[in-house]
Amino acid sequence: MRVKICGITKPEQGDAIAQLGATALGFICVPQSPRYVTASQIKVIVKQLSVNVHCIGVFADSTVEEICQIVTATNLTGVQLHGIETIEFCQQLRQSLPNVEIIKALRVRTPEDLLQANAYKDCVNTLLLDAYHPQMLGGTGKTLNWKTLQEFNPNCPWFLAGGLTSDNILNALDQLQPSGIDLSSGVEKAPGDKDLNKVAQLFEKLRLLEI
Ligand SMILES: O=C(O)c1ccccc1NCC(=O)[C@H](O)[C@H](O)COP(=O)(O)O
Repeated sequence: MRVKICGITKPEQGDAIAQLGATALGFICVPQSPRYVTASQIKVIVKQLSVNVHCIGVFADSTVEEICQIVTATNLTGVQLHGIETIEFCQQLRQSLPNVEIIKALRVRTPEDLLQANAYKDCVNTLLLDAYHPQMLGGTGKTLNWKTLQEFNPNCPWFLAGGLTSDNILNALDQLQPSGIDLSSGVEKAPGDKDLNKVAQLFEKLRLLEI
């Protein structure tokens, strides 16, 4: 199973988290976020990685040009679209970045929001389900109602996000079978400052599942 730890801001933490077993690191390219990192900061973090890991830039309603500029400057392997990007936008981005993983985040407020998955699944590689918050785009620490996701089967890879921690991950994965999980505030001391003990505890729990 893929494990993405999002909101990396410090080179030593990025490398330590990759060594603990993360398969992807997420970099928040949204200036309003307390976890925001510039392209120069991402480059420094990526350069210090001693293990192979996917590097995903998280954007919210940026232009195709802005995203391409950052991807080219930093060698990101994927981009996560966390705003209200349309299907047409995803198609345009796919043409500009044919070899980069495109992840579309859906912020789920009601079960009907899950229907959007059908429309997006053909123009992106991967979907990500996150919690809805009226003021925050991501990193909210709010969990989804996992029961309402039990029938979710989009026919493409998908990440479960939203309020996951080492304490609730086994419960979540007992109910759902996502292709990957995504955590941010649940493994932090403060926004952008990851808690390596919490990350280690997460991987200990995941080892119990042997997936
Ligand atoms: O984390 C942020 O600050 C953020 C800001 C703006 C857009 C997206 C953002 N995060 C996206 C993520 O992929 C988070 O990992 C995801 O929302 C889960 O966060 P959490 O509930 O804290 O685990």
